[in-house]
Amino acid sequence: MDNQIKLGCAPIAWTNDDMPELGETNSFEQCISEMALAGYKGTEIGNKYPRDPEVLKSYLEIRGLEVASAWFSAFLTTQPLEEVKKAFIEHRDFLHAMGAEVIVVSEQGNSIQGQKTVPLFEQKPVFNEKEWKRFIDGLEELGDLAAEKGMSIVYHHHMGTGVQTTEEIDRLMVSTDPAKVSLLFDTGHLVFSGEDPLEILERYFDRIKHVHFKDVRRDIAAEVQREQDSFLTGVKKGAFTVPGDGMIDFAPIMNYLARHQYTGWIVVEAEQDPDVCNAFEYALKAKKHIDALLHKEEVR
Ligand SMILES: O=C1C[C@@H](O)[C@H](O)[C@@H](O)C1=O
Ligand SMILES: [Co+2]
Repeated sequence: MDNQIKLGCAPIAWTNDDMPELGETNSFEQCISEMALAGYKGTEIGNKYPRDPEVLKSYLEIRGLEVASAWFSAFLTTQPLEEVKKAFIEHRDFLHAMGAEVIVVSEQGNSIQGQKTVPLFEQKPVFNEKEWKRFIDGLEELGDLAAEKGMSIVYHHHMGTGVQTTEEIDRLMVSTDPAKVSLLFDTGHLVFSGEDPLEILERYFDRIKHVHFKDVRRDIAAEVQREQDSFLTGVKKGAFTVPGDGMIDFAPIMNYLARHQYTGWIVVEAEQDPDVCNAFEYALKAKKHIDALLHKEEVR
């Protein structure tokens, strides 16, 4: 089968920038060495990574790793556009120097994803009409800036933000120019939110240019909702895990991606407490699970 899937891994399972106490003692070199040892070819970027492109390349190249992308927090609904653009250009230029082709963007205006005591399922932001307009217009401008370097922005729908549900993703997709705004498909966030990942994949496959694979532990996700926990409390309790270790059936998802010749990165991104779930062991478990699914596609 002629697909061009590249498998990467995110550093968030070793060291969690949203909750630095998780994996505080895991070093940058341990993280990238273990990713490479588990067989991944790419990484996203964490706070412990050197920010000088030449220095970062010197660590990654000898381990056979490329930079797949990195997250950008946009505040289009709450900050002046010029400020957002300035921060975005710096981020874009860094990723461009690292050879990445896509830029992960998530709107964080009024987001509750980083607020440790705000209940995730009760208080997510809902954009009003004015916010939707600011958000969409601003996002397309970021898309134009990315295009200046031959890059694309991939929008990250996310729990606890204004673009979380199927309805919100639909609105984002119909309101934006496909040439300017692409989509990031994150299995874990869709399932945690109660959405159907296959439905989103099938509907927006043509716009999906980056994929995050994480799984969800059904009982813990239900507990987070019942106990009115925050997003970060949910992460700490173990709501997310790697593909093959939770409730999501990745076979039809992988089948769809492979059959439709998805070209781009699939990044395993499963934030959980590394003191409870060793990051290397789980990265390896995910790699084996994905390889087995890919192999099944190849022999069909
Ligand atoms: O892509 C992501 C980046 C993280 O910082 C975030 O909180 C995580 O859940 C995610 O999907
Ligand atoms: Co993600």
